[in-house]
Order: sequence, then structure tokens, then C-alpha cells
Amino acid sequence: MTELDGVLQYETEDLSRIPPRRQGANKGSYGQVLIIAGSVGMSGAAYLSALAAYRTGAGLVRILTPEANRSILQIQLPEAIISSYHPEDITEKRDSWMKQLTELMEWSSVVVLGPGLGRAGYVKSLVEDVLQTAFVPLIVDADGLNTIAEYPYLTGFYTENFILTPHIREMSRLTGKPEEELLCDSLRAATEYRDTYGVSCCLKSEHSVIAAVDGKLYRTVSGTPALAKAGSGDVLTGIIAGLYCLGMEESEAAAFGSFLHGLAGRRAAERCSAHGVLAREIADAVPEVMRAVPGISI
Ligand SMILES: NC(=O)C1=CN([C@@H]2O[C@H](COP(=O)(O)OP(=O)(O)OC[C@H]3O[C@@H](n4cnc5c(N)ncnc54)[C@H](OP(=O)(O)O)[C@@H]3O)[C@@H](O)[C@H]2O)[C@@H](O)CC1
Ligand SMILES: Nc1ncnc2c1ncn2[C@@H]1O[C@H](COP(=O)(O)OP(=O)(O)O)[C@@H](O)[C@H]1O
Repeated sequence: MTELDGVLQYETEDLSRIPPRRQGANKGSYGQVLIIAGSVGMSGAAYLSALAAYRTGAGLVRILTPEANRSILQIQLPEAIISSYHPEDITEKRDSWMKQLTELMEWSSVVVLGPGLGRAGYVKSLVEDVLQTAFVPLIVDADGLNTIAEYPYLTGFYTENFILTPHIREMSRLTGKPEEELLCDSLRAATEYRDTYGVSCCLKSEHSVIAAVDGKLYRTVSGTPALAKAGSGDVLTGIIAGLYCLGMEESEAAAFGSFLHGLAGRRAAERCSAHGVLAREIADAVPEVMRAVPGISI
């Protein structure tokens, strides 16, 4: 790891921070990831996040998504457990929905909220309910962030366990600041957000920056324009959740996840060209990057 002006940057040798899989481990040794994602027409976002969590090393991944997505997700990723809801039940059958959600939150070691949720009316209640019931690390992305931007009082539910992963436009919606200003000094933007709200902030761009709640600042330069492809941010959420399951502390998982995501994008581009990479291939490249780490290939 190098440090320049107080900003940390992971290097290839830092891959050795990924622990080898413990002899005698069982799937429960490697965490239970809950991915609250997807909507009708955007099941892919849930799939990509879940795939990436498994590819990074999570022991058990469950997707909570609208019932309409159940079949496609079970076929695409049979390794994932599917829990589902009928969107109208979130507002119309509050007791049973809250019971289901509370049980799932108790089950989870880490939660991803937001990829592909969409912007339908029920999503506001869903996001509020999750923010209120979360007590394990919560990675908030995409429409989770857009909902918070639309209803700023939701920031009142933030805890230090939250990791926000906005791209520049999402950050602009969250802060009301112009994209040009955020891009111009992304480190300052992420730091100010962290200091204002007490959450870790991974502000994504060509060179993503991470302002962690423990005070550390990181910059990621491992990426490639191959990552400029639909779904690559969804993959990042799963990588961060997976690293937490391997034992990294949550804000380290965010920073290291961003680094690993960049390397996986490069590895996928070697095979498919920078133009041709699919988001799922970024997830599939994570184990290939990890194989360089002593003790991980067996
Ligand atoms: N298969 C699926 O299910 C998929 C589902 N998905 C789900 O779709 C939902 C909507 O998410 P979203 O990010 O596409 O929409 P939105 O917030 O309007 O931003 C889009 C615009 O923002 C900009 N922009 C982005 N990054 C930037 C950057 N780094 N720096 C600067 N600008 C940046 C850029 O604008 P442009 O530069 O073109 O003007 C871009 O066109 C969400 O739930 C997500 O999970 C997707 O993941 C795809 C696969
Ligand atoms: N040109 C680029 N160079 C490096 N990384 C990039 C580039 N373009 C996008 N990325 C990375 O790809 C990811 C895109 O995330 P996001 O915009 O949320 O995608 P999506 O919503 O389609 O899943 C981010 O981690 C971002 O840092």
C-alpha cells in the first residue's frame, strides 16, 4: 500500500491481505449476505450483486426481490436462496412485511440495498424499512441512494455501519452539488459527506475515492474503461459484501473492494477486450485475480 498526501492506495502485493480459506470451514464460516435488489425488468442487478458476492467468497447469499423475479434468478443463479415479496404488500400488509424483513435482517451478516430496485412508489417504504431495521453493515447503492436523495429525512437513519457507493450523478442527487464540482475534487466531496453523515462513502468514477468512517482516505486507480458498462457497479456491491464475509472490517472491504473490482475489470478485458466485457465477467474474473494469492488456489 502506498500513501500520497494522506491518501492510501492499494498495490498488487496487497492482494495478500485476502485470507486463505480456512481448513475445516463450513459455509456458515463465511457469512450470510442479503441482497435487497431488483424489480420487474431489472432482475439482472440482483443477479450480478449476488454472483459477485459468491465469487468473492461469501458462504451463503440470499436475494430479496419481487416475486416476479423468482424464476429467472433461480435459473440464473441456483446457488442463491430467493426470498420474495409482492410489492403492494410493503404498503398494504405492513405487519407481515415487517416480520419478514426483520427475520431476514436478523439472519444477515451484511446487507446490500438498492441495485435495480427501480423508482416505483413502494420503493420508498422498502428503503425506509431497511434503513430502520439494519444493524449489520449495509451497502447502499443505486436506487437505494436515489430514494434517499429524494427523501433527505432518510439520512436520519444512517449509522456508522453504512457504506454508500454513489456514482457521480447519484452523489449530485444526494448533495445537490453539480457533477462538475464533485468530479473536480471527488476526495473532498466524499470526505465532506462522510464527515456530515458519519457513513463510509465510496464515490465512484474513473478513479474512485473512499472516505471511510475510521478516518482513512483511499483512492482506486486499478480500474479500466472496460468497467464503464451496465451492471459493473452492481458487481462492486457484491464484491464489498463478499470481502466483509472473508473477515475484512467494513470500510476496508469498501476500499479493497473497489481496488479488486478494478483488477477484475482488467482481467476480464484481457479475455474479452475492453469493449466486450460483460458485468458478469467482471464478477467471474474476481477468483482469477485472487488465484495469484498464495494459499488461495487450493
Ligand atoms: N441489468 C440490470 O438489471 C441493470 C440495472 N441497473 C440499475 O439501473 C438503475 C439505474 O441506474 P443508472 O446508474 O443506470 O441510472 P442513473 O442513476 O440515472 O445514472 C445513469 C447516468 O449517470 C451518469 N453517470 C454514471 N456514472 C457516472 C460517473 N462515474 N461519472 C459521471 N456520470 C456518471 C451517466 O450519465 P451521462 O454521462 O451519460 O450523462 C449515466 O448514463 C439502478 O437501480 C441500477 O442498479 C444498472 O446497474 C444497469 C444494469
Ligand atoms: N472509465 C472508467 N475507469 C475506471 N473505472 C470505471 C470507469 N467507468 C466506470 N468505472 C467503474 O465502474 C463502476 C460503475 O458503477 P455504476 O455507474 O454504479 O454502474 P451500474 O449502475 O451500471 O452498475 C464504478 O465502480 C466505477 O468506478
